[in-house]
Amino acid sequence: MSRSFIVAGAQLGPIAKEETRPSVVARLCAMMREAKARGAELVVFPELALTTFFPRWWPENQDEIDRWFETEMPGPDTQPLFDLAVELGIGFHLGYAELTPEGRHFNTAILVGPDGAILGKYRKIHLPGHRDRQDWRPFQHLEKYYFEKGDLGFPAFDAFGGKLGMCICNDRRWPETWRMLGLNGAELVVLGYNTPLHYPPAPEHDHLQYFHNELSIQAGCYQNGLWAVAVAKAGFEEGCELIAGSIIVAPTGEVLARTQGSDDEVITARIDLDRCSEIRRNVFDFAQHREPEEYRKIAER
Ligand SMILES: C[C@@H](NC(N)=O)C(=O)O
Repeated sequence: MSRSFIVAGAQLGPIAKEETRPSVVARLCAMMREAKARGAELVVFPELALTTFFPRWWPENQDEIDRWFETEMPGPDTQPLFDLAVELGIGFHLGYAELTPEGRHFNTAILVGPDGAILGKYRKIHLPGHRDRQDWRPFQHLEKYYFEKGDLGFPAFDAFGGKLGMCICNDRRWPETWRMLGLNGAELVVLGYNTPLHYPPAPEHDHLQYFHNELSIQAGCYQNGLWAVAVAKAGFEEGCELIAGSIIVAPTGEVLARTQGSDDEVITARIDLDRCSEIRRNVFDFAQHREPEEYRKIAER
């Protein structure tokens, strides 16, 4: 397969609390068709792309937690997405809440090939927010309550003629995420996010949300010589405004495509995985210039 191909980011507008999975999957399918019509071989959907961003609510019982989680992938509601991918011959990345047969809860993302096979899975490692109910907040951010920390590391998978890695939302703010993906050989990182515009613990930074999003992703790409497709769930969702600003970023850190609005919207760009070497053979040639013995503290508590 050619290492130069078109990728798409499929930003989602808000998902209402009562919107059904089939209704959301129909929205995803419409964007998958548009991505294919624009020549894309891979379409990237956001974090927790099948439901509203439910960690904003304190659950009263276990059923109120488990209703948001998928027990199989594909399941009856998500099978149409896999079927359409096979029909069109396009791969996709999807974030969703995963409930394992052992009863474990993860914030998960998968990479699916154009034949409908799951090529890779990632479980979110940096879970933001809090574990306890905090009524002073206008909305909760209970990821530490709903999810366990991911247990799959930061792997890179052989896919689409190269090495693809994944991370999820808050992971993108951590240089360690990008460096681990870079060290594992990722040439393209795909990720989704649900980022409220208002950050209750430090509201003086609200106006910097878009800046911090781009700063983190562009730095991650440049400092590791890799591509990224970063896709939002955006807009006013159940009284909470989520940032948009989905982007496709080159290994130089340049933004090649950016969404215009806060609703369902597809962006595309042609990426060439061979361009990673522009950075990796030069300023960030890890073998030549990294000094890991000076970085020991990074791996300590
Ligand atoms: C607030 C947090 N959201 C998330 N879903 O991880 C972030 O953007 O870092």
